Amino acid sequence: MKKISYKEQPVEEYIIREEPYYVPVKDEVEIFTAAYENNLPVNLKGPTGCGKTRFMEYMAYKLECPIITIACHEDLTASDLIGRFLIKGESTEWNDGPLTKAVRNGAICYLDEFVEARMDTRVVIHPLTDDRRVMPIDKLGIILHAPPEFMLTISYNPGYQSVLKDLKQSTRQRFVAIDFDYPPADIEYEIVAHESGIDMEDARTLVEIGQKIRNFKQHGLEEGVSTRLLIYAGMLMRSGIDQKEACRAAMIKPITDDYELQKSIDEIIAAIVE
Ligand SMILES: Nc1ncnc2c1ncn2[C@@H]1O[C@H](COP(=O)(O)OP(=O)(O)OP(=O)(O)O)[C@@H](O)[C@H]1O
Repeated sequence: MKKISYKEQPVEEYIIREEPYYVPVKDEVEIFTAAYENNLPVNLKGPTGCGKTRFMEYMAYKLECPIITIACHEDLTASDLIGRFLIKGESTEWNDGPLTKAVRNGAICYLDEFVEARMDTRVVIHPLTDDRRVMPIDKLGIILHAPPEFMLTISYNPGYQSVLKDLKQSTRQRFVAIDFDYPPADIEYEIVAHESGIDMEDARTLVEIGQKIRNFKQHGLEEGVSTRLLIYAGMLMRSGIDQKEACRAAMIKPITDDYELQKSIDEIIAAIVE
């Protein structure tokens, strides 16, 4: 009979040792902390690049808990999350997947863009997200009980959802939900200045342009420009790129291929930046 071994997988590398820069926007820190204290899973809802991942890193640091992040995609299988056997010479070794690793070690597991995962993969989290907080591993014939430190979090962007990629109510209703959006202007320019290294005045202009671009959502733009892209524009400026060009490269071209829309947005930028 083949020998089966289990490889210990420490989570030291998932500990965040320096406080991430995060500016709270509403009561998200308090709600998340209360959810953590009550062993409740959390769903972060919001558009791309608005601070969800940064918030998770900040909370993991504050709660002194390792965080294992998984970027979900349509090829992600249940085994990718749970783990699999690997043949090592004469023996077979069990390798924990990232979700199992988080359960065993009492870490926060963050499933980014959860709706991108296939339906059969999504249901794997169900027993972990109700009061059972267990994870059956059929291939090992065991059931893991999550320690109190373990927390499951997911993120999803409601703006992208189609009927095929929506969360079933039976999944949705297992999570406390926190809404995220682009930060209000006075917080966003502080973030842009801090992250890109440009001065407040320039950051203020970028945020003003960003807000105008976001209004184009009513005129065919699929998604507004993210805080992440405003920061990119600031970084290009800090490296000596002219403000208009930085806005074109980091804020207009990435968000749409529609030439007419690009031209309209360009006119708005020209009116703000002399
Ligand atoms: N409240 C905030 N405090 C500090 N930085 C922020 C905040 N909001 C956004 N940022 C900045 O915006 C960048 C993009 O945010 P982040 O990567 O967290 O987006 P996200 O919402 O996780 O996006 P995605 O859904 O695409 O993964 C961060 O790297 C950070 O620099």
